Amino acid sequence: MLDTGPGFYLAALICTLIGLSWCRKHWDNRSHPPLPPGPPSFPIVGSILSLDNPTQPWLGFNAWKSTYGDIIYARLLNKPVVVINSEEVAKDLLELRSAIYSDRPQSIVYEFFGPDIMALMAYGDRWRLHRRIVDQSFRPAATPTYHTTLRRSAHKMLFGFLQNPTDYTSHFQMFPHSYILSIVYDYEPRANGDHIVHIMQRYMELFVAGVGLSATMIMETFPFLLRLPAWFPGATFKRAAVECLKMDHDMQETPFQDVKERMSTGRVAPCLVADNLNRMNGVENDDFETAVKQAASMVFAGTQADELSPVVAHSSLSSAATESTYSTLLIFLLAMVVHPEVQAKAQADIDRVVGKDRLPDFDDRPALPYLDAVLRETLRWYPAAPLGAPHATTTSDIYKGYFIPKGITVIANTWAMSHDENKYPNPDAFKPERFLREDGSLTRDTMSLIFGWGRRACVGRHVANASLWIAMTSFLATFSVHKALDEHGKEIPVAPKFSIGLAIHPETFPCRIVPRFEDASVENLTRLTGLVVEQL
Ligand code: HEM
Repeated sequence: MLDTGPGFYLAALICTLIGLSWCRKHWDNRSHPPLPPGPPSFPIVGSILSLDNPTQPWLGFNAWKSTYGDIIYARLLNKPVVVINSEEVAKDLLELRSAIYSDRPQSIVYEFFGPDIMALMAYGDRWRLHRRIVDQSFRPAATPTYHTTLRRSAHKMLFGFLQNPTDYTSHFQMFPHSYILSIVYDYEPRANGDHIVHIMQRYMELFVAGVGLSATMIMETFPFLLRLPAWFPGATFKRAAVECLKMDHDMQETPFQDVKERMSTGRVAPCLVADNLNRMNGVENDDFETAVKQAASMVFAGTQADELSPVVAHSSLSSAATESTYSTLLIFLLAMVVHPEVQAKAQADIDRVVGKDRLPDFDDRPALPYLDAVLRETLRWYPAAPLGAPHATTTSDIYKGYFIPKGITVIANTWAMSHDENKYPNPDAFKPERFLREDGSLTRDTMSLIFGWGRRACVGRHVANASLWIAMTSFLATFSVHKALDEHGKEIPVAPKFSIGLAIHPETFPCRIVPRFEDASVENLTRLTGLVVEQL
């Protein structure tokens, strides 16, 4: 007799799903070369079941590599995606064929949470104009003009550590706020309670909640929910969207109008907004002015591009400019706690090259290769945006005999590339030496892959790199971080754990941050930095 218990029905269901999935793939492959290989896909869930931990898909994508290779086709819930697991394929497609691979996947949710975010924009004229506006200020040649601003922001951060060493997350968060607002608006935020920082942070909170895992999944499946009136019972998402758009408006207008007002009285220093408005030479051009306003506010928001699938959206919703800098600094601090020998070596180099009577400056950078190696290893060890930001194709393509459909989401798995055992042996270990030659000079590997690919590569990468260098070096010159002690004076072990938000960052961990400059006082820090604490 045939056993028709629950096990039978479950087995029948699984067989049917596998059959349907096979038919779909077969149908997809009928009229064109085959799609890249990939894990089995089932209705509704797609290939999610093949991911060990869907909240960290970069690890699962990396694990797929051994079975399916460097280019993989999968379905994440209802979204087809192509995953790239190697630098070679990323360069071939996202750089050498960038005319095809520079779009972004679009989502209905953006309209309600981030309609003007450059990083989310479809590839086209509007994106080009925004990109040009931002590029003018963040191109490599402009970076040295920001050295003073970056140094000042890093030094302000040191006062935070001296006065309140336990609140390290706030100091690392304030650092990018401070330098980005200076570069974009010639605006120096107050260390505590700044109203512009508040607007921007509130916007980001709402944005992350709005395009996070569950919200996106529900809204994409039932888009009519977005059309409900805000007063409708239970429509919390819609109310959040209304507040998000209000914050978006304030975030664009408040600092922008402030710059315009100061321009009219000649009280504004060169900055992204003033420089672009000056380019108009007094000729009215509302479209351009609006683009400057939007592009400026979205520099702060940075790279919030990801709506490829709810699962990946939640986890790789990539780094906002400030978030990714903040995350990278937290990862650096974690690395220093866990690897005191690296910290000691970096500090010995700073002491030898810079001495104790002044703080490191950009001119010292060539003489401090180990510090650059620490920076590169921090970017590699735990990339703040492990899946970068997703690209999309504008036309179909054929690569190595595989068919890449038009409009498909393309994910460059940065994690797989930065943990490629052939290039970085023992990839989970934190070893700055891998970026140094035998003679102590730096290798040519700058870890640029962390900042993405082709025409959509991070527009702020040169400034980000310089900002991270001065922040880390200034910190190590003046402070050390150690494991915290328990009530018996024993070190509390640190087990790295990571949270997933706009960018990946370590969860707060107990540590002791102690000054290492002589007679650690505000007066002495004032002498070293030239900053007066009352003015901060
Ligand atoms: C550690 C710091 C940073 C990291 C790791 C980072 C990483 C990234 C990545 C992976 C992308 C996506 C690239 C791609 O699609 O291939 C991106 C895009 C972007 N980044 Fe950054 N970023 C950082 C800092 C900054 C800063 C300081 C700015 C300020 C200007 C910035 C502005 C942007 C913008 C506007 C985009 C979107 C570009 C576009 O879509 O055309 N980022 N970033």
